[in-house]
Amino acid sequence: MNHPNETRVAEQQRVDLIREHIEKEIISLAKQDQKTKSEIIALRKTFWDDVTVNMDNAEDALETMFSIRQQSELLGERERTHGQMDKVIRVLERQGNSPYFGRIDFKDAVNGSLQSIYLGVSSLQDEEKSDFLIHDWRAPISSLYYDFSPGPAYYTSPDGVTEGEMTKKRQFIIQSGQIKSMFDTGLTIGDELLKEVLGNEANAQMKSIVATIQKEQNQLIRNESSRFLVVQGAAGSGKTSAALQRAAYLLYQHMDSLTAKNIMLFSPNQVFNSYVSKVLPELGEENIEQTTFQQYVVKRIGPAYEVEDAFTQTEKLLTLRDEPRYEQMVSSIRFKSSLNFKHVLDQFLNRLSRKGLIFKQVRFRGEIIIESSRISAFFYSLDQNISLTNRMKLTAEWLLIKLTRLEKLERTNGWVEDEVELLSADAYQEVQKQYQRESQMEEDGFDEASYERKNLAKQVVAKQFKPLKNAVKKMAFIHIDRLFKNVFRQSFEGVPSDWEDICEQTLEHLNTKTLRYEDITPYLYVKDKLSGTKADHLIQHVFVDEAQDYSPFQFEYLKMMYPQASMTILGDANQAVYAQSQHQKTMLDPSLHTGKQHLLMSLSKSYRSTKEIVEFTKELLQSDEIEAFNRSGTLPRIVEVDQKTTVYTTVIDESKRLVGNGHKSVAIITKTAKEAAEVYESIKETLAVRLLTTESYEFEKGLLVVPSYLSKGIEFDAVIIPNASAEVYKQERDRTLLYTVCTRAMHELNIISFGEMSPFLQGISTDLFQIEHEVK
Ligand SMILES: Nc1ncnc2c1ncn2[C@@H]1O[C@H](COP(=O)(O)OP(=O)(O)OP(=O)(O)O)[C@@H](O)[C@H]1O
Repeated sequence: MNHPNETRVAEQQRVDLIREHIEKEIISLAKQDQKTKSEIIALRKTFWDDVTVNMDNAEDALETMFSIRQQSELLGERERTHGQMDKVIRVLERQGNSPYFGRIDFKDAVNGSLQSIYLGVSSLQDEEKSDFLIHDWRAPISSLYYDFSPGPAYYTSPDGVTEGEMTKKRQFIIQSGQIKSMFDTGLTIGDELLKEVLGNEANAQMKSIVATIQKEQNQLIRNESSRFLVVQGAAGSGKTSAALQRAAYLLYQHMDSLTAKNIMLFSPNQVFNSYVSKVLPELGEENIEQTTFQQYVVKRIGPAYEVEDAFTQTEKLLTLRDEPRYEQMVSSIRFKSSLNFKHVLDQFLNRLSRKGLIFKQVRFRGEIIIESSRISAFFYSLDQNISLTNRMKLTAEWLLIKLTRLEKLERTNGWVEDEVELLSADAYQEVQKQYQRESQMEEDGFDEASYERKNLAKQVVAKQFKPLKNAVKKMAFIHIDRLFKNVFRQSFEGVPSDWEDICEQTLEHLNTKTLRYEDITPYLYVKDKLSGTKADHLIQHVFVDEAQDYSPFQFEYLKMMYPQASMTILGDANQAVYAQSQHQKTMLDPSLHTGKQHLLMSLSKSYRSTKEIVEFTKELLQSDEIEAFNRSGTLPRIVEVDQKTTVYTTVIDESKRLVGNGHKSVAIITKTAKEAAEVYESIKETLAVRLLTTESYEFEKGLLVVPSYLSKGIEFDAVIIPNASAEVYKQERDRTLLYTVCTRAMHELNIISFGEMSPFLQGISTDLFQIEHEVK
């Protein structure tokens, strides 16, 4: 709706007033900050002048320590104040540019008061701090803006439900302090504004969406009623965006107890990490902890194994599709990802609880000092009612006592004398000082030479026993590797008919110290159950994005590792591209989320792509559940070529055409990394193009060649699929892969097919795309 000029003038006047207020605040804060900075410099300069250093005796040393601590606390406090002021100034500067994006007028039903509420990324109070000039978008009252159109409305706050009527809902685009556009909105949040935002070019980094959050996204962002919030959302429905705004919301709601360090995001790959890294800082929050499942497990497993990643697993399977062992490999991966395999491992652990544990010999200087059989005997002498993990802890304690005893006995051995001779002068001096301190306290004194010998021997032996004791504390005396292999030498209830083949293949890999991707979680599960979980109690909330890539087993494992955490699990079952999740239960599966602690939500509207691309991909998937946002573009194009060499020339022509159309980010998305490398090699002489690999950490705008699984979660202005022939995308499980890559496109989608096109494309109504035959 267009506004009469005077309304716009009045709104601009308000913006100007706010800017004046902000400028004043910045000046006053900058002055205070300058003062704090000078204090810091002065404190640093005179740090040691104000500290009394006296180490003559223990009492003086203690006083010196207190004095240093006091001085550094003072300095630390000033540095923190400076840091905070700096942050506030930066927020104010941003607010000065674009103070708010929305306004609602709300009439309270009880007291009849009418308030105008302006919403921004952060709040701002007036000089007396009595009124809000801008409300934070996360404040309870701000939810009105996202949840209602003008008319009866209510919001919930800690004081309860407030009912009333929304009499106005207005949106602004303010840049450099100037209102660029403003309009009053009706049903949804500014279709117009959203259209404008979505019509922009893709960014190398994701942006915040606070000004245009949609109602169903808002429900996801603000929901705090369930421990596990599970979101099934179509490609481009804003899952990742909503997840990040939700993180910002949680940080705001629980600012006294929750920091960015208490939130963990599991993301699909490194490139994605960099892609989303700007959103939270844009919202004035620090970035939350981020990891990929792979980074997490590699850290846990350490260097002992070569650990396969999901990409290598997928690449291997995608390239082996026509070989006879393919089906067997897939079935093994699926079984190992299921909860049935977890039950098998539980049976195994149960057996170990009675017999079968394997321990390592404890060796010292090449000699066995504690036989593994003695450890085993001790373990199995403990009451069987005590859990396996607790018995293991008791065994570790017993071992430590034993080692301490052996350490004492070792001190009189001949080798110790030789080592003492080799000790440095510093070590001797240290023991002499110690002697002087202790002998002062002893009335009769004691023999200095024997004191020195005894203590130096103690030092020498302690140093050599330390790694042994540390290893015991880390539970390294359990022979996890041999035990894990034993899983595959036994039979269990519930194993599939090809269990023997699975065992044979798994042992083959384990013998070469390789952990296949499907074996990682089971291995860590067994390890943690035996040696006690290294649960992370610091993390209070876990986000899992692309949750369709996680198996039910991985879900159980994450719950075990983050026992205190709530979880937001977001994904799209239609984008399952890994072998463990295709046509299999994944972490998203409703059957895993039935209890009271779980809430399932869905997002069906797709915002990323034009209506034409969404309609096309919807038919590709044969789904009725996806709804397109009403933003128009051109029809997807399919080019059929009849020669392999023409594929590359067509890729080059199409790339030039798309770049010529003004698109800044164009991705050529292949099925495999092998195909990506081939395409890249064939076009790199002609075009300025880059290849994205698993080693890549970020992507910039421009022309890129990307294998399918690295494009997950990311978007591009235009996408070219270099070969979507029946040869490449033919089996039913390729359908989701093709859907995933096509849905990366925001504005244009181009598909090339060498020979007959994929049957999934053949099933799409011909009025939903343009077709060309390139015959050379
Ligand atoms: N409410 C919104 N306002 C503005 N832009 C939005 C909104 N919701 C989603 N978008 C935009 O739509 C695009 C897709 O969002 P996002 O990547 O979060 O979706 P997704 O569901 O995680 O997608 P996928 O599963 O395909 O990776 C992004 O460009 C995002 O900024």
